[in-house]
Amino acid sequence: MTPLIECTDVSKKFGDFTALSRLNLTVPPGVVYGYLGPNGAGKSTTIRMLMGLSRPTSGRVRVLGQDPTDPGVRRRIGYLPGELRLDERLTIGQTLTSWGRLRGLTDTAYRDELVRRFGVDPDRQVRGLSTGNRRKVGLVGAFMARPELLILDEPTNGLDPLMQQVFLATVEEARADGQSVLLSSHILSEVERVADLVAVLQGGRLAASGPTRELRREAAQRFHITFAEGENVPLAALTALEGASAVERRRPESQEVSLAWTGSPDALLRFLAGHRIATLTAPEPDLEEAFLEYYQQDAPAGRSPRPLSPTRDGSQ
Ligand SMILES: Nc1ncnc2c1ncn2[C@@H]1O[C@H](COP(=O)(O)OP(=O)(O)OP(=O)(O)O)[C@@H](O)[C@H]1O
Repeated sequence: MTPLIECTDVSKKFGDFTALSRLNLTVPPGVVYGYLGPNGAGKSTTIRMLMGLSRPTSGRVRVLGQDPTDPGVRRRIGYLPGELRLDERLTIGQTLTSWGRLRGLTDTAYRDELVRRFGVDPDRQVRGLSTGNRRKVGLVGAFMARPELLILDEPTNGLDPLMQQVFLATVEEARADGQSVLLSSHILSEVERVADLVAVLQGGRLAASGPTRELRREAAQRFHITFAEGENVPLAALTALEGASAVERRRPESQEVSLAWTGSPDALLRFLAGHRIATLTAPEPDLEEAFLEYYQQDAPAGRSPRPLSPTRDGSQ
């Protein structure tokens, strides 16, 4: 089956600065693909090339089997840019109608359903809309024509938690309908619920790619442990546990310890059971931290990308 997106050895330079370096990425039909990476990693640069808004310095980009600078290709994609520019003179309804016209949208039932779901008011003027509300208008526009491919740049930026859930449910619905979605994010937890496949960018290079569940397994989990008052803080013993790294007190002399843990937390929990614990929390893994660690561990001699596993989609 022809991939919906295929980047082959794609590099992008801005003057002397290399924003993307030899990127290989394949998005097969019918999947949700998470494009992850810290700020400045090169996600938007990639997405702009996928949308034909800029050209690679070298390498080849194919979207829906074609050169994405062909305007016919762009019309077939549901696109949410990182920075959405709207015509301030229009209402939300007029905005959606004009986008629908561009796409030749005739069946407006799904658009209306999305308007209801995302809670946007078609009569409201675009001028004065908050960032979150603008994002919601952009999302309705991207999904409304049920395109075979959606490309969404940081779609949940500015959305409240409830709307994030609505968004994720809409992505799942699109996949069930056979559509593919590429979405960028710097938040792992946001993507992991919906993405079948992920690619992680670091400084313009692919640090890892593969099925989401494998990426999750590889990422170190951080634990914050507060030992009960009077309890000895067993820093050395914690450090000695296989799976533990970066074991440190959160403040000098405090009872709070923070550590990174790789693999199943079984052994950690067994160890902690022998101590009096006041609190134990496990914040979402910080993507940048987890992957910097992973990256350094796996590529000590250089910066060659390595898939988490033989990648299902052939990208790496
Ligand atoms: N037109 C440009 N000219 C010069 N440098 C650029 C240009 N566009 C992007 N860059 C640089 O390329 C790098 C990647 O930027 P990009 O916007 O793709 O990152 P990103 O992963 O989308 O991050 P963010 O989440 O912060 O948007 C950054 O260092 C950025 O400053």
